[in-house]
Amino acid sequence: MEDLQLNISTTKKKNSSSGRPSPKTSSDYKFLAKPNYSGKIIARKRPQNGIPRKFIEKYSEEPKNKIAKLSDNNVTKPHDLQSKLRDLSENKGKFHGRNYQDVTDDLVLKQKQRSGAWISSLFKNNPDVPRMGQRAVKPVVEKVFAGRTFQDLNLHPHIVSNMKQNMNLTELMTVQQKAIPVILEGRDVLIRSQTGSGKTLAYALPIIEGLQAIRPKINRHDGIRVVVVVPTRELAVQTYELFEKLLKSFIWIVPGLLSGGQKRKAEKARLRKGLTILVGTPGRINDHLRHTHSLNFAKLGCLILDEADRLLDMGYEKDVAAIVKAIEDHKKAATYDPMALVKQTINKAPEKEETLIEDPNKEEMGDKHPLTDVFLSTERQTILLSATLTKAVENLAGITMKEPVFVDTSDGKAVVADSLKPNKKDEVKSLKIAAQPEAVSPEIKLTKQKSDEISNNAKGNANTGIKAFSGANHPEIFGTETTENKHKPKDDKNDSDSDSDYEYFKVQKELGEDKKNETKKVDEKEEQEEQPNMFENALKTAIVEDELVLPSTVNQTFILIPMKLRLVSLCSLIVEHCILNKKGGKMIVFMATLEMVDYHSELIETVLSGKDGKKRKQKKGKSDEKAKKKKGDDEDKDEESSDEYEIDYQAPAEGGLVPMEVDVFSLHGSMPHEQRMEVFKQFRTARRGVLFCTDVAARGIDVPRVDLVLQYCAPASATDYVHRVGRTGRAAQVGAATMFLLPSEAEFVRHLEQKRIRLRQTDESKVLESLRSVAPTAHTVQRAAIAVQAKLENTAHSSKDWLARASRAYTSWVRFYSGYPREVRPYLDARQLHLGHAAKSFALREAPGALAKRARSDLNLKKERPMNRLSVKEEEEKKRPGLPKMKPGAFGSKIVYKQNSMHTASEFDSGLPPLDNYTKKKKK
Ligand SMILES: Nc1ncnc2c1ncn2[C@@H]1O[C@H](COP(=O)(O)OP(=O)(O)OP(=O)(O)O)[C@@H](O)[C@H]1O
Repeated sequence: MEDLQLNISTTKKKNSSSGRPSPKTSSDYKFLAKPNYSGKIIARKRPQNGIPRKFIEKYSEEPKNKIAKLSDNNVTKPHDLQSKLRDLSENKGKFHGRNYQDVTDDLVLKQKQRSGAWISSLFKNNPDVPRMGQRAVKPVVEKVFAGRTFQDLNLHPHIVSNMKQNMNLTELMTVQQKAIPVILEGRDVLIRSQTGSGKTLAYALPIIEGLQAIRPKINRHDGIRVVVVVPTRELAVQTYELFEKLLKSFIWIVPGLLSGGQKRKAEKARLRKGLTILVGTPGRINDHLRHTHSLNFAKLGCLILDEADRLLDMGYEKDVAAIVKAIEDHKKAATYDPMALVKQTINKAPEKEETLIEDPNKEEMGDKHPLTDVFLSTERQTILLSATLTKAVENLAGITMKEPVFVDTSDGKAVVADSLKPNKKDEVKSLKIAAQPEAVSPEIKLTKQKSDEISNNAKGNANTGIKAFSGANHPEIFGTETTENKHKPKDDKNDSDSDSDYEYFKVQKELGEDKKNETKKVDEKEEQEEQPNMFENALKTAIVEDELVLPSTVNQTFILIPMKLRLVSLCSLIVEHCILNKKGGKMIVFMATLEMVDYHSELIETVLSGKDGKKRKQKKGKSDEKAKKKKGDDEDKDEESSDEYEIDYQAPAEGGLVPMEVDVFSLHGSMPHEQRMEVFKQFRTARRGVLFCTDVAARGIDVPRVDLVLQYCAPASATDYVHRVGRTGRAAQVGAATMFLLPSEAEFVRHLEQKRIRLRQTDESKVLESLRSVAPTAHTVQRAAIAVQAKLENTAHSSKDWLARASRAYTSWVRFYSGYPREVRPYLDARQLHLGHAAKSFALREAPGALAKRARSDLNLKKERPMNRLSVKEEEEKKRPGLPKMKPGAFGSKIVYKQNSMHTASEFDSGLPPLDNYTKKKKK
């Protein structure tokens, strides 16, 4: 192995005219081979506490007097700085206005200035990188497009033409083909299909179809008819914008947005004005339920929970439960009519008619969908959607849905499983008579276990009462409709000649007695044991098998990278993808905590393009404030022009590694709302660039042209992996997803393989290649990497502020790492971490002990317990009592609690657990 212990020195040329040092370029770095190299790899001992002993001695001479003066009881020797520092720290870290950390920071910064030739040991003492090989994993595949068009769905012509003209969409996606007819029937539906498969339109189109058909036309004052609950603000904005586009032809249907971060006052005003479709995040909707009288769900016909599994995670579950309860309460309150109740008990009218609100204009209505009936009734339709299902979703479905249908689009399963239960004897009987072999479309394959049962049912032999969703029910989709049966009543099966009629009745008569007995027996049996439910079975299979589906158009890889090389490898990928790629690449980098996102985005932007990322953001913040003031407080931010979102870039500063600007964006849950929305909008329209983010961007967001997803930190679950990867390869587009793993984390790949996710290992030695283009004087890739690392470290040690942010990011990551959920902890084990190497991957030169001390004295790290910021806080609850408080587990004890892991917290808050609180509780 080549000797990589190199002295890197920056040559400080003086600018002759200004006397300032000339701009540093990559060529300014000199690589000096170690003299008298003997061929051995020499591990140079790192200074303890990040302060070299020699330096301490030298430094302590300079401020000797100063420090000597600080200590009145001069017990220790004046030159013994270390013991003085200890004294300072023991003295609660404060001494004459300066604390221990201040003094240490000065030392570390001076040390950097002194060490113009810092010796980097990037390539020494790294663990071996194993070759993982690939197991025979057959990924689950889903067919994205259905081969049918929107016209086949019998939707309003304006919807179809709008889709074509404004969105350029004509062909149906599989999930849309399967789900839209079921939703139009007014049934409760649980939809599972892969990321980017068009689930949003799958529920948005039938909803609009149902609403536009109501006569007389509804208006915004009639009350909210549809609520769409989504987990993040970005997804809320995106969904709202989609509704706005789709509703261009139906201006009497008004969509509205309630997402956190906006002014309550403006939102209240919007609610007072009236809305038909409300899109929002759970916390904010819940917040308005408590404080805004005009928000009423009495007329609600449809509740949609997008990313349902995420909505039931810790932090959201309470809010979702409160929304469901509010809907039920409002509806009950609106329909409470004592006289009607008396009449009901006297007349005992059929169930369905009871629920229908009398519509005086019924005759005016033309051809309307059953869904329109639902909108006009006191009933509620519930739609749950996600690319991944959990036990919690199953439980929620059990509690909030009636006779649901499960739509799963994965190949080999392609389930549309109905839950109509067999204990409804009337339905069972009618099904027995009506069931004919053609009733089940060959296109619909059912779950493996239940397929036999269904085929029996279809032949009329079985009396399970399970109504298979069939082509006969939706002839317009499945092409089973003939001109003959189109005009016949549905239960009229006798389209044969008189002979066959005779045969039919003869057989019926002969078998009459036997059949009666058989039916009796079966009915008795049914009473004894309830027949298995098709929906439940299909759903259970989907959850138990735990098969995760990813778009087949995404090339999934992983790279095993030793800890020390992670940061330079990240730089290299960004250079390769966003700078060297002539077409202009767009990538998303997922990180564990918001501190990491902020620090890495600023550091990499500063080092690569020479701009100070932090300053640029601050400047941007100020210009935003100005723009806001100009605009006034109370108005709709949604209508802001995109010009106001333009970043006012500074001229590239000195010493960037690349000759062009790199568009770096960052997104996490604790950013100011305006900035968050602005970043999201900008990244959506950008042609190239890199977005650093937490899992806040992992769900649902649809950013065009993202061609690479990098998971810099391993996800907290296989499900999170799926959603992160799902940000690329959307709508059958080609994409790439790669994941950085430490050699100690290699087995995580096996965990994913168990869920039928197939990844390929990429050669880690190739990852650094593109760094040669930013350090052209380096003769080897390793030398280029060392140069870039030196630059990163110098930047991170260029000021106290940088140093504080670096160590905060490092600490937040260490804490995050120890909080991985139990399921993945065997693969992502904090005990395997080399914290010294980890510090290097944050461009830090201090030893872990010194960083831990720094973390303890960092006030910014002592934040309150991380929580969903959107939730109503306990104190607030006391001050303004509203709806009855929902406790965790409000959907019943069945809900499985997730560990209060950092991965959930990281989206919303600092990403730091309240260590003190935990210890206190334990002690009690
Ligand atoms: N019929 C269609 N033909 C072509 N593109 C479509 C069609 N329907 C939707 N799309 C596009 O597919 C992309 C993904 O759609 P959408 O965001 O609804 O996916 P999703 O299934 O909700 O994904 P996720 O699970 O990540 O939330 C969008 O850009 C959308 O415009």
